[in-house]
Amino acid sequence: MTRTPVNVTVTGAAGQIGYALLFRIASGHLLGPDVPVKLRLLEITPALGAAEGTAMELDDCAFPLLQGIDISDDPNVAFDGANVALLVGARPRTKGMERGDLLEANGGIFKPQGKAINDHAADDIKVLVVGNPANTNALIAQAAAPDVPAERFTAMTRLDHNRALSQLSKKTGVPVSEIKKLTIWGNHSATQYPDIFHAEVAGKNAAEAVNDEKWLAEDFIPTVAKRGAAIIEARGASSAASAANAAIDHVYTWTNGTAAGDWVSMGIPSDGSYGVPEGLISSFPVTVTDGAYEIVQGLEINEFSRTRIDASVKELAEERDAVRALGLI
Ligand SMILES: NC(=O)c1ccc[n+]([C@@H]2O[C@H](COP(=O)([O-])OP(=O)(O)OC[C@H]3O[C@@H](n4cnc5c(N)ncnc54)[C@H](O)[C@@H]3O)[C@@H](O)[C@H]2O)c1
Ligand SMILES: O=C(O)C[C@H](O)C(=O)O
Repeated sequence: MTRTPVNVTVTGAAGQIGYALLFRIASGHLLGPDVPVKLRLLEITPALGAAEGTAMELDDCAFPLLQGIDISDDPNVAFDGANVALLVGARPRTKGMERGDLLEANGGIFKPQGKAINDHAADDIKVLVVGNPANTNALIAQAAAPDVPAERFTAMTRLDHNRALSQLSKKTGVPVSEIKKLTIWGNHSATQYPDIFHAEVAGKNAAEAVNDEKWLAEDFIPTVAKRGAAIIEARGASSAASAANAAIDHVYTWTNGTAAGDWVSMGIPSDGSYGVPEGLISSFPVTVTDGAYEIVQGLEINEFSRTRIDASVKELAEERDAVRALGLI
């Protein structure tokens, strides 16, 4: 294989998402079946042993695309030359814990990591923040990386997108492969707004096909928006394999593009579209071409949607103000 390997840095590599993620990256699902990768694992010092164990297992898979694994507890080393950075390591929300409590606990992690990306990553770096609160952690990392183009910092709402696809499929009896143009707006939190007004189910408008506003307001939206909490309640731990799967989907789409006639949801820095204040990292419908995403423009936003988008964006603005007050941005 002559192609230069892509350096993929994963933080929190010894955690439960890390364990579900690394083997899929190494087997070609993140970037494509012909793209060799080098893994850079970042962990806190006490978890380096566990990361070593995972690296041993990766070795034992003899993945043809995996061209090396480095492990470090120093962000300056782990992000050196990184082309893709998956910022997973964070403190997961546990039973009864509010997201707001996570801001301070996690803010300190993402500022130094943003600075290390600024100082050491490759020029084409793409960053996906998974660790919660993902949108605001992405904002913190971005603020610490003034030399990296702002649009390279993204937050994961693809899990919410996939959850919405699955719920809509169950309701309509149409396979997910025939559902297009769903959108998650706003924050990766319980205020997020999964929007089916522009979605298509087997070629028909989804809202019209469902024709059940009560189900939409009282079942679909809360089920999708509170799915993370429901999984914590059921498993006693936050989602891991589905989160890893969504991270793979996010980066694969960002690198390889969206399918014709469809879009995906990504948390990205707002350019002011749809009334979302510029700079907030909010989820939008996007298409991707040649490794660059673009917000889908011109969608009509009805009153039902407007109220819900505004509520989630208000929460994002409050999180931004809170981390600003803490000196994190
Ligand atoms: N955006 C989403 O859709 C989504 C979905 C699920 C989970 N999450 C979030 O992802 C994060 C990780 O979840 P998990 O279940 O893997 O948690 P986990 O506790 O199993 O693993 C987290 C790992 O991060 C490591 N870590 C902590 N601080 C670090 C640092 N400064 N540098 C490097 N590594 C560090 C820990 O040692 C641990 O191994 C959580 O914040 C969780 O809430 C997000
Ligand atoms: O870790 C959480 O708070 C939940 C997670 O973000 C999820 O959506 O599954």
